[in-house]
Amino acid sequence: MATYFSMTLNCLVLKSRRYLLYNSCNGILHIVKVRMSSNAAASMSAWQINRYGGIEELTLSTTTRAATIKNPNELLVRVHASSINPIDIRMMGGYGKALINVLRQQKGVTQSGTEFPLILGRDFSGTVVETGRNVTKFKVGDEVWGAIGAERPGTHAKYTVVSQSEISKKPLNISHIEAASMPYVAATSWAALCTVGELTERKAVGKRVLIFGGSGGIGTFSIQLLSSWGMDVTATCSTDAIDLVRSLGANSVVDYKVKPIWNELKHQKRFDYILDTLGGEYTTNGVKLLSPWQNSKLITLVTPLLKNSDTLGLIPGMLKSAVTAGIDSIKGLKSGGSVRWAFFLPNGAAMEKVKQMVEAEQIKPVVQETIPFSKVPDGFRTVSNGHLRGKIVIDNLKDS
Ligand SMILES: NC(=O)C1=CN([C@@H]2O[C@H](COP(=O)(O)OP(=O)(O)OC[C@H]3O[C@@H](n4cnc5c(N)ncnc54)[C@H](OP(=O)(O)O)[C@@H]3O)[C@@H](O)[C@H]2O)C=CC1
Repeated sequence: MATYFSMTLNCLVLKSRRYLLYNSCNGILHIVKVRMSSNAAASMSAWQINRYGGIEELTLSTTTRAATIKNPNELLVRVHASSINPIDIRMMGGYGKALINVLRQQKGVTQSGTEFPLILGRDFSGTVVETGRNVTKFKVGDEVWGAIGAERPGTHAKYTVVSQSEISKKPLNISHIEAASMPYVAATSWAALCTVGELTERKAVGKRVLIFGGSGGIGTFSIQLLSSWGMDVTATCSTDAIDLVRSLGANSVVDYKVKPIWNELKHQKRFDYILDTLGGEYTTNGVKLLSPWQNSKLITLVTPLLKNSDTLGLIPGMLKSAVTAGIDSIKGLKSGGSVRWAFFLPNGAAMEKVKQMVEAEQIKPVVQETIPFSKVPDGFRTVSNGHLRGKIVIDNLKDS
């Protein structure tokens, strides 16, 4: 039976089983199964920061206010595993705070006027433990994965709240640890290539793509996606990553450690798409490698938008970024292609497609190391050092 009851007016709520026993006006007792925001636990364990700074600011709290459903489209998820991404390191230092704080205010995520304590972590694999009343696609007990908006409290915690539009069912053929290595890089790659780049499986067949940063999280995912869609993939990386990058499906690999890559690339056939995860000279020189014939595109994930908003203020920062975006577009037009800026976007529909590709073994997880929940700062250190050969995944169920 239920462990305890609480009395509200003439209702008895059996909290552990979520049944409502109520006395209707005609005196008949009814028992109804309900979906309710019970959140029996008032607190949970989470890694959080109380101010912006370095890894020393990460604190394990066992008394963080429990994640709670606030919107009928949301679900409460028990996080089994989450990954650490470069964005977590940057957000820890305050990157993007001006714009993200506006989103937090708009979505009612922060009501106390401060984002702290702030939980980092943007993706997860886990189990649904509670559903909001408008959730139709998922039920309690479903195993799900996804990546969540930057305004939400993060996933380096025992529980997290997500929207049903941000997630899909998890692939059946991989573990939660393997699954957690993918959602943030998958959703970002999808936003860049498919949403901004307007690439589809049909358009991709036989086209040439160049990926700057092929050994990184975004690169290892994108190589697999595009190679399984029949593209001719060229990718850049360090010498020690060549075998990994080839094994994921790259047809040609350019080692940036041995000599400058531009001479080698400019003698190759031009590219229909370029995915740029590095910025700077990669964006400037990459444009010149675009094919002038067929609506070719360089899509860059490295943009000054968030940094400009942080340093100049929201409106001046956005205006300056708009000018830079315009200049980038002109450079693209001169080369016969276009330059586009892309950003991570949560995308449950994309996660569903990626799930199917993982189940068909077209895309495999690439994990460098799994760390227990108690050792999250070690994982942040490893990610900060860069040059990973797979994702760092936190086992949220393992404490040591
Ligand atoms: N706009 C947005 O919303 C998002 C933007 N991003 C951007 O994409 C970037 C990449 O993300 P992710 O793939 O997860 O990062 P990773 O840290 O996993 O990968 C970094 C990549 O950069 C390469 N690299 C590092 N140093 C150099 C160098 N000096 N010259 C050439 N290549 C180098 C690495 O190659 P190797 O290890 O082989 O040396 C590796 O391929 C992020 O840093 C961020 O700027 C990411 C997500 C969202």
